[in-house]
Amino acid sequence: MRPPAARLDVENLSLQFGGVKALDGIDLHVAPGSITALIGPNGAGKTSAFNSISGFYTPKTGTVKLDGEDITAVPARDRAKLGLARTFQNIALFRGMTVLDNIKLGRHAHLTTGVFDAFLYWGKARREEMELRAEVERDVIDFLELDHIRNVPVAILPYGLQKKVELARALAMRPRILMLDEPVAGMNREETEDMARAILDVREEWGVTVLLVEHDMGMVMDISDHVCVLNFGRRIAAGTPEEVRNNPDVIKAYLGSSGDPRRVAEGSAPIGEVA
Ligand SMILES: Nc1ncnc2c1ncn2[C@@H]1O[C@H](COP(=O)(O)OP(=O)(O)OP(=O)(O)O)[C@@H](O)[C@H]1O
Repeated sequence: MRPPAARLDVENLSLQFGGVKALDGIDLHVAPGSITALIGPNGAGKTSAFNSISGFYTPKTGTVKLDGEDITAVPARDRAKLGLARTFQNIALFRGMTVLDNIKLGRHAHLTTGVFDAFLYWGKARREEMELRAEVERDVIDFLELDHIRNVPVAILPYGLQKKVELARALAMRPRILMLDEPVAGMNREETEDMARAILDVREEWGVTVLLVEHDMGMVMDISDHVCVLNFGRRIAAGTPEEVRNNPDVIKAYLGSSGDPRRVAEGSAPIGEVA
């Protein structure tokens, strides 16, 4: 049975690198089952927020709550066990390993038998391994249509498929919240559309809450229910895609970011100028 989607509440999050305030008291509320995007110009604090929420950075102030439970002090590894799975901006797969083996690594976060247990309880470990394999194969590989490449080493796959394998590995953790760090960065239009569809399908079929950081505004505006905008470590806007793209502060932030060429939709006007 799939775990229910979770709610995420971030309040007053601050993070400092020396004299740089990467985050300055941001709030972020992610409703269960929603697709929420965190956007902002370069250096706005998106990665800092992502790393603080997933436990890779320790914030200076603030709280991170998962379904109302304060997990601010919970280490990253244990947050994964609570159902918070993430992907990384730069693909973090084992390139020499097959697609299937990479995906299985995600599922291992939930195995109850460790290395020593495996020696003592060989039968249990083996049974768990077999159940795991069947479950992963059935659910994740079929769902994301990766069957034809399951035994292929990741290194020889095109970039778009590697990103999809990363998504599959995060899904194999059976997350309640899926955090995607620039899921379509570096992709061509076709790969981007494929990934956007996959994210929508994941939310629809698995009922997972999705939080993503992304620079591709067309994709963000197409698939998000809620958008939160950061600039210089502060939250400058939050709302529906429509509200956000018509927000004067957001338009100013994007236009002011050294001629930032990002577009709301392919070949269209900068943020704020789309009807
Ligand atoms: N490890 C670090 N050491 C020092 N300063 C950092 C570090 N990481 C981020 N910063 C600074 O913190 C601020 C926020 O950076 P962050 O990477 O979170 O922004 P971002 O919105 O993710 O940017 P991008 O879109 O370019 O990835 C920036 O001023 C950045 O230079």
